[in-house]
Amino acid sequence: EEACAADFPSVDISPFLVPDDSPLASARDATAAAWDHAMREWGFARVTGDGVPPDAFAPFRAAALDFFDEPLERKRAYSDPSGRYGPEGYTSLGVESVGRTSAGALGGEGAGAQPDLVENVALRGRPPASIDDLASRPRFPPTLFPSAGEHWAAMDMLHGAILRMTARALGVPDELFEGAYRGTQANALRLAHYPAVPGGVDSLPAGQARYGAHTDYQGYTLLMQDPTVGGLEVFRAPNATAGRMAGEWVAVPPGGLVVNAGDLIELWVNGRWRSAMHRVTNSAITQRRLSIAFFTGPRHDALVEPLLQPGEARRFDAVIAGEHLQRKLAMSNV
Ligand SMILES: O=C(O)CCC(=O)C(=O)O
Ligand SMILES: [Fe+2]
Repeated sequence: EEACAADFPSVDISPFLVPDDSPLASARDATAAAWDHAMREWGFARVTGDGVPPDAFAPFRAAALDFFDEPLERKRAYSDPSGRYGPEGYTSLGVESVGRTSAGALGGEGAGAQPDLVENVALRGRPPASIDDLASRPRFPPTLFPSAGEHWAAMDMLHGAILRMTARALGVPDELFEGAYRGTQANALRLAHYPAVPGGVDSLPAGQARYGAHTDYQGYTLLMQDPTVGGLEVFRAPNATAGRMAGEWVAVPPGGLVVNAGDLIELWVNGRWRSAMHRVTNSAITQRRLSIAFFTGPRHDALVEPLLQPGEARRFDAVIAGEHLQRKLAMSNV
């Protein structure tokens, strides 16, 4: 049996966005069951019913593309002094090699991975709410104000619905997850720009890809894909309990919102759901590509431990959320 893009799951999350007394709310159990299935089989799903108009963030995308079109020295004015990927700010090409965070397994190249063909702006902590706030954020490109904040707020709201759906799918109280995210946010917005390579794949050194195979480091990632330029692939390896260890890379069509579970979700649910490997291939390398990821995660000081179903054996050790994130970020720098 071969998986293809047509099998890629799609979940309408609107029942978790409406008030409890809406007729739509009666579909919550069925929606949560669909989420459980998607997370078990793929660790990824396309999300619909989010109520976000398709071009709502066009001005944000345009501002981001304008920023990436600036000369390198201008962009570097927004880099952390360390030049490394992790803190808020701009990171140039040649700094990150995400494949180094996932050694060996399932196409992960580990320590020998080449740098990724990506530059990015990472925004950490809620974007500035006013011009005065902006003054205290030297690594925040001012042209992304206020559109980054609008995007953040919309994603944060959808993430709340996804956590409620998660609690329903697992049969635990809503507060169980929401409580771990309350307080100082560990969320981040990453604007990832993959420049066009006019010479095509043949002009690239061997082994260089837009973004190497990896799993995400925190909780859910809400990925606003490039509307037209594809390249994202997900490694589908259904749970070993389904008796099918073998997996394969499946291309995700561009456009829309895609959500995946990161390492801390997999740990939290004791492996019932997967933190799936994914990568960005060179399939559309002659075209530039911009994707906007909203990485979410429990507070940095939260202890994440497996929630065991009755009779289940513990498969993971507990971790402090922020320590796991910092370990992965450190590995991801060339
Ligand atoms: O750009 C993409 O489509 C995926 C990026 C990604 O996987 C990430 O930033 O973690
Ligand atoms: Fe990722």
